Amino acid sequence: MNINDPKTFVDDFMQYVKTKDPLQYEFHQAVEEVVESLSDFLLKNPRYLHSKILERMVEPERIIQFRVPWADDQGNIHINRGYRIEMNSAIGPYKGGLRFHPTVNQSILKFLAFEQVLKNSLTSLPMGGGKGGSDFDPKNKSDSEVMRFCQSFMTELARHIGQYTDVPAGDIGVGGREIGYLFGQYKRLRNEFTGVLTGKGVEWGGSLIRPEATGYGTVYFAKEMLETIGESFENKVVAISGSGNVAQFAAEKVIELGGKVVTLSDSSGSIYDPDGIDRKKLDFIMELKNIHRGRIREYADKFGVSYLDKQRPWSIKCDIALPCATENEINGEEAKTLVENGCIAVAEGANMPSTMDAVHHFLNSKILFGPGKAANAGGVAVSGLEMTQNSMRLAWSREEVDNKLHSIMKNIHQMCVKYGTESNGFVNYVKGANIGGFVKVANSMMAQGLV
Ligand SMILES: NC(=O)C1=CN([C@@H]2O[C@H](COP(=O)(O)OP(=O)(O)OC[C@H]3O[C@@H](n4cnc5c(N)ncnc54)[C@H](OP(=O)(O)O)[C@@H]3O)[C@@H](O)[C@H]2O)C=CC1
Ligand SMILES: O=C(O)CCC(=O)C(=O)O
Repeated sequence: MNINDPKTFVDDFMQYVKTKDPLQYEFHQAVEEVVESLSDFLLKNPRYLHSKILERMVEPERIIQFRVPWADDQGNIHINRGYRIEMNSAIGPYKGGLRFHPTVNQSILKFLAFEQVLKNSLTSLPMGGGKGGSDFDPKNKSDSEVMRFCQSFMTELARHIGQYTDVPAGDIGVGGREIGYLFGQYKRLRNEFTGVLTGKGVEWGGSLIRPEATGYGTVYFAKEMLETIGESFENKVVAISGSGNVAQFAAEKVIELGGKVVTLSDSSGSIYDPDGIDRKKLDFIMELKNIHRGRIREYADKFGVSYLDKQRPWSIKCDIALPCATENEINGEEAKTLVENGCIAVAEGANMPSTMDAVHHFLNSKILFGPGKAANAGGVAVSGLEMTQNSMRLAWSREEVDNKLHSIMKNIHQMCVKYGTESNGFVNYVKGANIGGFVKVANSMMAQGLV
């Protein structure tokens, strides 16, 4: 590997990663973004190169893959595939969500686990990185089908996790309902009540503010970025994608800060409400999505606004964009449209929602761009606070947790500024987040020997 020239170094390293796992495109994308922004730093700090820290970091410590058999309400048998990627435990137990979605495969989970390692490091809490899930689709399943699936999934997963080993949580398709069924089965198998999962209900060990944390945290991070240019959310037009956990609470916080949320979406299409989604309309969405598990189109029918069938919301003119649905949901063309329409800030609530082309376009346009591993770290940060509360056997108030979340997001922002400020004063938050997250993990790996 050429360690003298940054560009050759990135090409050589990516060749190494691609040769090992040629079809894992999402994983390649996540690694490339990190290596691209770390290359200068690594060449100036060759001890990390000599210890092959990066080569070790892209190799999961362990991958667990298993069969998940379950029966539907008619008695038909289904077989899904379950996974847990235990990526890196240098700074704490593996920590990261479970995703239930038909697209789940090893490449997607490895990209998410790799991002999680750096994200968790940025929170400053003692958490390693992991991710898991299944290609099971909870959509259009009854509660009892979801419960039977979760019980079967946990029957195998239980032997690999634990409060000091690996602490999963939710992600796409895994919310409070699923965490409840998973926790119930773990407790039954192990006969112990511990903080083995986060995102639990507040009556049985969960933390206040955990449901809100990712969305709120994304907005807190965006607020910090805006302040660097003397701006705020007040009277800003905000486009949000998704309408799940992250999108709902990002919208709630934007409304609270005086912004106007004009879009939300799901995998079928987007709604555009030029008058803005107010508190009452957001309550309708929360009930529609969290209780009736309906489609975003029903919002357009109810409030008589436009529905953009099979379209993402990025053609809508906005000041601030918060992608909160899924990976690669903003491509280069859409990034161009956003910038041409006057968008001044993008903060990623989702994991890797911008393609490489989109990231390059945002950075070259010099708008404020907060990458997911920094901007959406509030969710896992409050999961870390849930673990702390579980260990102490007590529960903090809503205000206490929210204040801690706010200050963690401010610290992450400062860390990005510290490592990402370029000679012309521009803050490259991608570079800042990647270097800031890397240093602590890399130093801990060096201290712990060749493991
Ligand atoms: N929950 C958390 O604490 C954290 C989540 N994240 C990330 O935030 C993002 C959203 O997660 P979360 O809100 O928890 O998940 P939810 O399952 O609650 O919501 C996901 C939302 O995204 C939409 N969506 C999913 N897949 C696609 C797709 N392929 N195309 C378009 N829309 C899609 C869903 O629509 P539909 O219902 O039609 O599928 C839904 O509106 C993910 O990237 C996740 O990894 C990051 C940090 C923490
Ligand atoms: O709270 C957690 O542990 C998981 C959060 C998560 O999956 C993420 O940050 O992407």
